[in-house]
Amino acid sequence: MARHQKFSWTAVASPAQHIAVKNGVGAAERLEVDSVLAKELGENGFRSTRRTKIICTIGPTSCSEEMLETLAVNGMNLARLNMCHGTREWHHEIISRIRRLNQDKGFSVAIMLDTEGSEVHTSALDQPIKAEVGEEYVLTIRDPSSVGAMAIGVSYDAFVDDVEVGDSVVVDGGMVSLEVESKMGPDVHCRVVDPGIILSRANLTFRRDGAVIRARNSMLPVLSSKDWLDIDFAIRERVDFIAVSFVKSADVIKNLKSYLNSRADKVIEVIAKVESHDSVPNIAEIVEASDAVMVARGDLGAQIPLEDVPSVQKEVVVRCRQLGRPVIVASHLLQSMIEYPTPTRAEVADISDVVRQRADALMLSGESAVGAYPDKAVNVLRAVATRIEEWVRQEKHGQIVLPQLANVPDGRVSEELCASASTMANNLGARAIFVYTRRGYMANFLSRCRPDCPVFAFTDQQDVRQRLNLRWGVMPFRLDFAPDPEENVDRTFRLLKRRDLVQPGDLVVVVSDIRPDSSDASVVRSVQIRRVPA
Ligand SMILES: Nc1ncnc2c1ncn2[C@@H]1O[C@H](COP(=O)(O)OP(=O)(O)O)[C@@H](O)[C@H]1O
Ligand SMILES: C=C(OP(=O)(O)O)C(=O)O
Ligand SMILES: [K+]
Ligand SMILES: [Mg+2]
Repeated sequence: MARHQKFSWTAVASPAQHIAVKNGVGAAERLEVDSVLAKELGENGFRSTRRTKIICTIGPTSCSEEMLETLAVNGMNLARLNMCHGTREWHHEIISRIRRLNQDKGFSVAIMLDTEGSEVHTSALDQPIKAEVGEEYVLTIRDPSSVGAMAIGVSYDAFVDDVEVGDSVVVDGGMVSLEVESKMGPDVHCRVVDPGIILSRANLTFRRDGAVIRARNSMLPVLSSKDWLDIDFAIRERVDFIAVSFVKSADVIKNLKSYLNSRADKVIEVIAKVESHDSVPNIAEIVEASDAVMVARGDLGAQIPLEDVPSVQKEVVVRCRQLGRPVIVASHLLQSMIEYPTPTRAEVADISDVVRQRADALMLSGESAVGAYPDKAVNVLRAVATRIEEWVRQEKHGQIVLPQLANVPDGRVSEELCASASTMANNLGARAIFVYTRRGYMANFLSRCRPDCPVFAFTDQQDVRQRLNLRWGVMPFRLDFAPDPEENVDRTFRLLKRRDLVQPGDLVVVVSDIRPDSSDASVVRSVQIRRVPA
């Protein structure tokens, strides 16, 4: 079947080449696009190029230069570094590798640093522990090597006060469960009830009568002193996004954003992770305060009843779209692929559900960090996303009413311009929407409309280009802007034709609000319907 071939689970892109285009006319005429995206656009056509973005957590099985390159070629748009694991030196080395690949191979993989947060976890283990039913383990706040062979360290001293005999200790949201049998000073003796594997630095939650115990645990700061050091590291490394773990309310996001404003010499967007029990009642204010949001289902499923996770996911996705905040759905999308080269049918259905909800991005955790098949997992995400997006377009799924956002005239104009451009593009069957954007603001508005055709966003800022990688349907290009907006459109047509990315006669909707000079008074905002000239 032709369709089967088109969406086969093998890489669409062969090793990428550097494709920054230089026009012979002048060095200023330069258009840069991710080499993998250019290839996807060329091979699949605009309509069938993937809109949902892919994020990979980088860990031991994905950190080699070869595997990072393969992941980028297969479709990784963002790399996530989880500060729960690895040293700053290790993370620095990975960031350097990604930047080098971007430079040498023409990728534009963006970088997200994810804070450790106030989670309670086990100490680092040399080897995962296979916990069998009935075995006794000692959870201790002392050095475990001084306690005995069955001792496991715990990162949070007050846990010995928080738990009582009879409580459950749940490892990584249910990988293993133990019951507290006795407490002895700094040691808590537990017996395994549900067997499984305890990984290094595994997350721990404590339950009494089925409910999460939040005693002192909930008093921990969302950002610890170690997290602030990691944030300073993120600033030094000039990452694109910082994801904040276990956010409870909007305060921490506001605080971090003002810190970044005063300390960082570039924009670093703040992603709130919805995974704490306490975040659920505050979702509205958290979405409002954040640049983007992640539904971190791994911990969320340990903190609230599992059967409540899908409705929280849906609520966060819809709210984010309404407010124009990118939203990521993370964890367990392809959990079985940590060990096996093909996914379960249920996993494919879960990914399909996320794509139908029109979330901005899908995120791999263990599948890419420690799994045996990181590259194959990305292939599955890409193939399923692409196929389901096509289906969503045909069936007109996922249409939601978008409320008015801006309350100042200037913002209202931008918003209306984008909504109209999107409707026109859909009604006319345009090949693409072109948007010229300095801060990414207009591209974001267009993405929020989820138009049927891709949004080609042209920006003169490299870091805006990187951040747009997280936005649904946005294909970011870096272009040196001419002073005249009309010249920019002509320049784009010229450069895209040269790369065979558009053909004469193609219909495109062009949105522009670039100011010819820096005075606001002279802003020219327009939507035009254009055919690519011969
Ligand atoms: N930088 C790293 N170094 C070593 N192991 C890592 C790293 N990042 C992730 N991992 C491993 O991958 C697993 C899944 O990653 P992730 O979901 O980010 O973390 P966690 O499960 O701790 O929340 C982790 O349990 C850990 O074993
Ligand atoms: C993405 C998540 O966070 P982390 O992997 O940092 O625990 C999660 O809990 O689903
Ligand atoms: K984390
Ligand atoms: Mg988590």
